[in-house]
Formats: sequence, structure tokens, C-alpha cells
Amino acid sequence: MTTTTPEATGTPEAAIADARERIDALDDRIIGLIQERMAVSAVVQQTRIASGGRRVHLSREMEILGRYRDALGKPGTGLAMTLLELCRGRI
Ligand SMILES: O=C(O)C(=O)C[C@]1(C(=O)O)C=C[C@@H](O)C=C1
Repeated sequence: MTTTTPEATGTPEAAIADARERIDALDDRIIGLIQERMAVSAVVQQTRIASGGRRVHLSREMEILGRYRDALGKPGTGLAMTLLELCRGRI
């Protein structure tokens, strides 16, 4: 945790340090959620492969890309592609 001196309270430096602490905490949570997503995705992929299917399910990926694009615009598509690569590897 970043410490601020009493004199720094209410300064731009203190506001930035405080916001950065919140960003770091959010990033920790986002990374944890991504790791959780990877584990859940692995279960789906392993189950499908064990029952004779393929690792990749393209129509499902299109749905996911669309959801991220609708929520976040064009960069959302790139983010979803990165997430999918983390979860199922490169295709
Ligand atoms: O939903 C599935 O069918 C999955 O296998 C999960 C997942 C994903 O990580 O979202 C991974 C690989 C597939 O190509 C599609 C989606």
C-alpha cells in the first residue's frame, strides 16, 4: 500500500496515488477473473474433446466477440480475441 504524508493529503500527487491504488486493486481482480475464466473454459473444452468434439467452437466465439464489441466498441473485439487466445490457445 502506498503511504502519503499528511501534507500530501488533498494534493494532485495524493489524488493520483489514491487512484493508482484503486487501479492496482481492480487489475488484481480482473487478473483473478481471467484466471477463473481460463479454468472454466478448460472444463468446457476438455468435456467437448472427451465426447468427440473439437477444442474450438467458432459460432460460440462469434457470440463472445459480439458481446464485447457491443459493450466496449471496436477495442472490445480485440480484448475478446486476447481472452479467447488465453483460454484456448492460438488457432
Ligand atoms: O463455450 C465454449 O464452447 C468453450 O469452449 C469456451 C470458449 C471460451 O473460452 O469462451 C473456448 C473455446 C471455444 O472456441 C469457444 C469458447
